[in-house]
Amino acid sequence: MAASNTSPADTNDHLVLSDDPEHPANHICTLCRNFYSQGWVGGTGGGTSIKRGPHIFIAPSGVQKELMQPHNIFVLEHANRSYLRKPLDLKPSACTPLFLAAFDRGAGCCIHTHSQWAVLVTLLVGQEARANRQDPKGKCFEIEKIEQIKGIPKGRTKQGMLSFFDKLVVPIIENTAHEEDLTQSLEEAMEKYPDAYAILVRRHGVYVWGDNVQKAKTQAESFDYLFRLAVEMKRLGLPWVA
Ligand SMILES: CSC[C@@H](O)[C@@H](O)C(=O)COP(=O)(O)O
Ligand SMILES: [Zn+2]
Repeated sequence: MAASNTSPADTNDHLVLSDDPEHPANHICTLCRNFYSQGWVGGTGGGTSIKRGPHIFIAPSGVQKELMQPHNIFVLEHANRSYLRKPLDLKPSACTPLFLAAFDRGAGCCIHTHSQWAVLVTLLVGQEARANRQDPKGKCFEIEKIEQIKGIPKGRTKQGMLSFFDKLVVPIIENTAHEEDLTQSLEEAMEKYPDAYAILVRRHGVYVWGDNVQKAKTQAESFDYLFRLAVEMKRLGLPWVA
């Protein structure tokens, strides 16, 4: 028999082919179509990754995220970070080390969006800091007394959801030329704010994660609602924090 030069990582199709719509390889494709229609992952930006058991499912880099198919999905063994499945001619998302930072801290799904509301919030926080003669670096987005805040959990170290009277704090990190170079500052922000479920990236977008896919999706929706509301409030001269 002729020797095959196809490694198992090029094949292993059984890891991504399933009739179950909630199989991570199917779910990533469905979610990204949904996110595209919300303006979160247009022009190949943004993405989603899911962890199931020991495996992490990752989209390819630089592709139209709304057109991906399950056979395009990479599968990584979380414990040793080796690829069990690597589609030929594709590279894994540049967001992979950032998704891994969330999975290392117990997340089951991580969503990266280039939502314009997220970008605008980072610009507004920076503008406010400069107006107060403060360094925008290290400033967080803060908002309180809005019903949708109740869609965000109190934090990894706490039980339950934030209340209407809690202040939501979302750290902001500075953008870098390459996505993967964000990893260190994202991890530092995760350590400094262990209860955060989202980190904004200035002039870029946001990373949101959750214990599972459903939580990550609904939390990403709640954050985006709040970012959009905050931009409109600022336009109307309304304060985010009383
Ligand atoms: C519009 S290109 C955006 C990318 O550089 C990056 O910011 C991004 O979010 C997606 O990276 P990708 O490697 O395609 O998954
Ligand atoms: Zn990005």
